[in-house]
Amino acid sequence: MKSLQEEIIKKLGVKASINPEEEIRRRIDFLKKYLLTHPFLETYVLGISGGQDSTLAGRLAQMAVTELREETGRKDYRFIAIRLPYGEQADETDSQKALDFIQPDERLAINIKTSVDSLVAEFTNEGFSIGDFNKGNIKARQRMIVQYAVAGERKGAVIGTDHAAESITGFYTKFGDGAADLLPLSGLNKRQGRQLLEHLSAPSDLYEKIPTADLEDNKPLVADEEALGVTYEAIDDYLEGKEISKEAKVKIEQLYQQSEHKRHLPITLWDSFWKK
Ligand SMILES: NC(=O)c1ccc[n+]([C@@H]2O[C@H](COP(=O)([O-])OP(=O)(O)OC[C@H]3O[C@@H](n4cnc5c(N)ncnc54)[C@H](O)[C@@H]3O)[C@@H](O)[C@H]2O)c1
Ligand SMILES: Nc1ncnc2c1ncn2[C@@H]1O[C@H](COP(=O)(O)O)[C@@H](O)[C@H]1O
Ligand SMILES: O=P(O)(O)OP(=O)(O)O
Ligand SMILES: [Mg+2]
Repeated sequence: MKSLQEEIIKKLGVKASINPEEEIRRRIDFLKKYLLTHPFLETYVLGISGGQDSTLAGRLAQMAVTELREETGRKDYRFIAIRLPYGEQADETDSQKALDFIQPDERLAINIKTSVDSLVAEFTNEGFSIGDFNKGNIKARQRMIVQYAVAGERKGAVIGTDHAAESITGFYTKFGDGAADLLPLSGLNKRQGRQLLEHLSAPSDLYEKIPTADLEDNKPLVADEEALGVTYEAIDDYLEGKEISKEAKVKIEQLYQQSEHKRHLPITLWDSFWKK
């Protein structure tokens, strides 16, 4: 019988080692093929935070539409990068650095603070309190609304930045940053994403930076690893089939099982994956 680790690696499609050039080509081709197969679609849309994952997914999307324009002569293939700060973002300089590296066809900036705060104020008026953690998930869902609004206006599809090292722990907001049309980083762990950025000559501080969801008002820039209680080093090793400490293994497998519902469409009467 397969171990849970083997089962997870297979399900998430992770390779123990990668050839960065091949992985970049495979992912660009995937993005190109999807647009070619769906002629109604002509743009890709993605929020750029200044973190590793959106820098990589954004650059791949831009490379895909640039190649498509050259190969088809269709000028309407475009990538739209969206800055989505909540008020003033502490690491805004990284976001600008990411945009400079991605060189998107079009840039938009929509500040989500007014809409998020007015929604939370409506709850307060009703005497219903929204905690800081839950407000963080509202921010992530507000970003999802903006990205889909842009896609709706521009014959677009929304790109998501979920990859194997996030998927395994369910470290994303359900229907927030977890909502997207295509996931070009699927199957990669965190260090493989770094390898791809290095191969693409991205500024090293963007892929060496500490990953953060940066969702809480009271704890800005809190590291994912602190919020998760396990390191990406351990998650990446686990996903590459390596042996890790018992403590980390137990934690990862617990997070995997708890977040099973996030890796499925809404549960119907006919689903059985959740039954023990
Ligand atoms: N500071 C930060 O870094 C920060 C802040 C906020 C959120 N986050 C991260 O974002 C992620 C989102 O948080 P979350 O997971 O608490 O919220 P979520 O909204 O993504 O998921 C929770 C929701 O999922 C549904 N749900 C829960 N268990 C279910 C089950 N067994 N079956 C079906 N549906 C179920 C419920 O609607 C629940 O409200 C987490 O990984 C969290 O750590 C990070
Ligand atoms: N501040 C942000 N601006 C634009 N887009 C953002 C911002 N914060 C998050 N995003 C998007 O959400 C995903 C997930 O972020 P995590 O750091 O993994 O929580 C990110 O890749 C952006 O596309
Ligand atoms: O999703 P991003 O771009 O914010 O990357 P990270 O998860 O490393 O913060
Ligand atoms: Mg981030």
